[in-house]
Amino acid sequence: MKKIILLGYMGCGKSTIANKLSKLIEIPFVDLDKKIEEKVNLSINAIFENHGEIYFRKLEHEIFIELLHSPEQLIIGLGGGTPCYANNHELLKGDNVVSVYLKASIDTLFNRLSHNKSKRPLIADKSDAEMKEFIAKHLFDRSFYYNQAQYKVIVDDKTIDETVLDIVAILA
Ligand SMILES: Nc1ncnc2c1ncn2[C@@H]1O[C@H](COP(=O)(O)OP(=O)(O)OP(=O)(O)O)[C@@H](O)[C@H]1O
Ligand SMILES: O=C(O)C1=C[C@@H](O)[C@@H](O)[C@H](O)C1
Ligand SMILES: [Mg+2]
Repeated sequence: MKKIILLGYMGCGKSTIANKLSKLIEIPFVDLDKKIEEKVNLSINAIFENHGEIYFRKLEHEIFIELLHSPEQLIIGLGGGTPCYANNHELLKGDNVVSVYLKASIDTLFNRLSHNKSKRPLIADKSDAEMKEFIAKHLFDRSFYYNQAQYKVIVDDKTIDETVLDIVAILA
C-alpha cells in the first residue's frame, strides 16, 4: 500500500498537519520520532544524550525502512533530519510513496520553534539570536534533501486546514 510521507524542517508542522490529515482521510498516522521513542523506550532527547546522534540516525533509518515495508496504508511524518541522512532521501522517490515537503520560511520556523524548543535537542540550548542563525544555515544545508520530495507545499501564512487541503488536492 502507498505511504504518504510528510517531511520538512523542525517546526514546519509535520505532526500537526499529519494528525489532521489522518482524521480527514482516515488513514493512520505514524510519527517517526514517536515510533523511535517507543521502540527504545527513551525520549529523543535521552537518545541524543545517552547514545549520541549517530546512534539516533541509525535507528531512524531502520525504523523508517520498517514503516515503508509495513503492509498498511500509512501517513508517515518524518523527523526534521530524516531525509538528510543514510540516503533516506532516495526513499522519497519510490513508486510506492507520495512524499510531500512542507516548506516553511526561516521566519515561520523561528516563530514556531522559539516557543517550543526544549524537546528538540539540536536547538534546546540556543538563544533567540543563535537559533535564527542556526535555522538559516541548517535549512540551507538541508534544502537539497528536502527538495527530493515528489511534491512541495508552502506552509507560510496558511492555517492548518489550508495546508491539509493542499495535500488532499495532491492525493486526489
Ligand atoms: N498553520 C500551522 N500549521 C502547522 N503548525 C502550526 C501552524 N501554526 C502554528 N503551528 C504550530 O507549529 C508548531 C510546530 O508544529 P509541529 O510540532 O507539528 O512541527 P513538526 O514539523 O512536527 O516538528 P518536529 O520536526 O520538531 O517534530 C506546533 O506548536 C503547531 O501547533
Ligand atoms: O532536525 C532534526 O535533525 C531533528 C528533528 C526532530 O524531528 C528529531 O528527529 C530530532 O530532534 C532531530
Ligand atoms: Mg513532529
